[in-house]
Amino acid sequence: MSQPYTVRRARTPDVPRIVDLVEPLVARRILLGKERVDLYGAVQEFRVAETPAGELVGCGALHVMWEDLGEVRTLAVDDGWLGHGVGHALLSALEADARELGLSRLFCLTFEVGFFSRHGFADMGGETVDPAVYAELVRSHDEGVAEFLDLARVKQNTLGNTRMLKSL
Ligand SMILES: CC(=O)SCCNC(=O)CCNC(=O)[C@H](O)C(C)(C)COP(=O)(O)OP(=O)(O)OC[C@H]1O[C@@H](n2cnc3c(N)ncnc32)[C@H](O)[C@@H]1OP(=O)(O)O
Repeated sequence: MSQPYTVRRARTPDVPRIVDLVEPLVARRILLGKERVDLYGAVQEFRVAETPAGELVGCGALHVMWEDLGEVRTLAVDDGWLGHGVGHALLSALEADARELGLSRLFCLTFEVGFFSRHGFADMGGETVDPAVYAELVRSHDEGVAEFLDLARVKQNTLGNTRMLKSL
């Protein structure tokens, strides 16, 4: 039997479907909302899971934050496809991308602590980075970097979420 889906790099025509996948989760405050213009700008960060019929059933992105550090972002699976390994396949592909880029640590901010724990992520508590790197990262305007640093200005995003880290 052929695979029910494959994971590939996203293309610009995928962006409207990525918006469809992500919007209900943004409405439930599970994922951070992104403007379409920012999704097009970040399209090279995305992987998507596609059925043989060409339906996109999941997406996820890898954002590089520092020399050794990246973040898993916007990991979302269609409700009808939950529990079929799509999330696992996407996360594995993003981890492979991270290794290829030379990263050794992956961050995520999530309510899905069980899923990420089973993939080797651990609660990082109040940990961030050494002061010299902190001083550089804090200059970023990126919300995800601010969440990684646990800055007060993004507390409304991080509330109830767990900051998790994995060594690759
Ligand atoms: C950084 C961020 O983006 S954080 C936000 C993460 N995303 C969200 O919270 C959005 C809402 N949640 C989701 O979209 C999904 O629940 C996800 C992405 C977290 C998981 O997606 P899924 O496709 O359901 O994951 P997957 O099927 O791989 O694993 C779920 C369970 O199904 C089981 N499963 C069933 N079939 C399979 C299979 N063929 N292969 C692997 N696992 C399978 C696994 O045991 C797994 O159990 P676990 O969660 O206890 O480890």
